[in-house]
Amino acid sequence: MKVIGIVGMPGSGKGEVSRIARELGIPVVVMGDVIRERAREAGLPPTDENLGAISAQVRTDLGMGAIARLTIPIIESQDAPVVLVDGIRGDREVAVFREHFPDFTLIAIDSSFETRYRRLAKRGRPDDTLTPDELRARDERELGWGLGRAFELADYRIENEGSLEEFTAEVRGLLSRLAGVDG
Ligand SMILES: Nc1ncnc2c1ncn2[C@@H]1O[C@H](COP(=O)(O)OP(=O)(O)OP(=O)(O)O)[C@@H](O)[C@H]1O
Repeated sequence: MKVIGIVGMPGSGKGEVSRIARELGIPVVVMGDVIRERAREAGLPPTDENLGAISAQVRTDLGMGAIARLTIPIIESQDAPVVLVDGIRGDREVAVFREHFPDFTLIAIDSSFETRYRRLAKRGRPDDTLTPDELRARDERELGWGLGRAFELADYRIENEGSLEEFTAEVRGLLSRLAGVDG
């Protein structure tokens, strides 16, 4: 099984990459869903604060690669030749995936703070951060998990500063090449 991982700062465009993958027929496993599911089981609303606290707890209890390990069976259950995994937050998680899946490719999505802030302010998901300070705090939290180091481990880097059409075309081209499907 070929596994493609996506890494990027909050609001960099990972969700758009997932959308494009689905359009190409590549199943997508979202690591954050493991955490959202835990919040649901605990009866907690999926706010940024709650999801952050649960993620931190899982990592403290089970180690920095824990969420990746919890995601592996979900990836394997996809029964597809290529699967995309969204939500890598740290270098330990990259190591877990690379150890488990010999054919693992990591793509980094790069967007500036200003661009991400502007886009997130428009998105309106319940856990979206609304002030620059809140986004900065979220950035810091994720960098603390090794997001910056994970970024450095990427095999490909795509910049997302232009239009959604430009980004879509570039991502579509790379994913179809990696997956061996018609873009
Ligand atoms: N090039 C672009 N032009 C305009 N809007 C964009 C572009 N790329 C992404 N967006 C929009 O910006 C918002 C953030 O993107 P997206 O949800 O893909 O980020 P993310 O990396 O998945 O964020 P998170 O880490 O919070 O899950 C979305 O509303 C998305 O549609």
